[in-house]
Amino acid sequence: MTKVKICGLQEPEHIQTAVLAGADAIGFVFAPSKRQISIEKAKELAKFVPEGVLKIGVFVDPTIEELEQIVNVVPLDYVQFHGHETPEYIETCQFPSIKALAVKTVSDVENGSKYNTDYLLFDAPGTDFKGGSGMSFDWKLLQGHGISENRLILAGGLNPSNVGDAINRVKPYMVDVSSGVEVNGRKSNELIKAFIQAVKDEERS
Ligand SMILES: O=C(O)c1ccccc1NCC(=O)[C@H](O)[C@H](O)COP(=O)(O)O
Repeated sequence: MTKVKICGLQEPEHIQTAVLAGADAIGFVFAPSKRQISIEKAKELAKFVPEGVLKIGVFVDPTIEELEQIVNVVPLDYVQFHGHETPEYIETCQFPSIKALAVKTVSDVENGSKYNTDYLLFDAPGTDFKGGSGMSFDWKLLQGHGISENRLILAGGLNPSNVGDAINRVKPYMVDVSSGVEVNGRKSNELIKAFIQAVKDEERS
């Protein structure tokens, strides 16, 4: 089944809802964002994430020292980069990683081949911040560029109504959502459940 990451979680009850509904990964945002949390808060929230569900930290251009501290203290399973991190930087960091690419044109997609990373996450360009905008991009740009489906994470403007179609068209390894499971800027238990159910329904269809 397509894996699901629910990103930008800030409250224990939403983590519990996501886990019970079957989320495979939880995202904590350390990058500048309206969803940014402190290292102490993340450490507390991490206690609600059981073994087997991945804890992924979202960063924009962190120093290696910052990264090491956060990965070890929370602790995190993966680091997800949304800034100007170079292929060399990602090799140096030595943590399991996801490189996010903001897609406007085909060359943004092609850029992915430069990175020696575990997964490539394709997202819409951010607006106020480097991600989590709730905007979508043209999924057709992902076609025919040799990105292995088992390395591809699709993000950007996904929600319970369009995620089935997205899976059907793109066939990603994982889908990632933040804004699409929020109401007035706060995560919604109902939308988290509906999103994960929509992924399951698509698998059965
Ligand atoms: O979510 C944020 O606020 C954020 C801020 C800065 C960099 C990355 C950020 N989020 C990363 C994610 O993994 C989001 O889930 C992804 O961008 C999709 O967001 P959305 O379009 O809101 O579903």
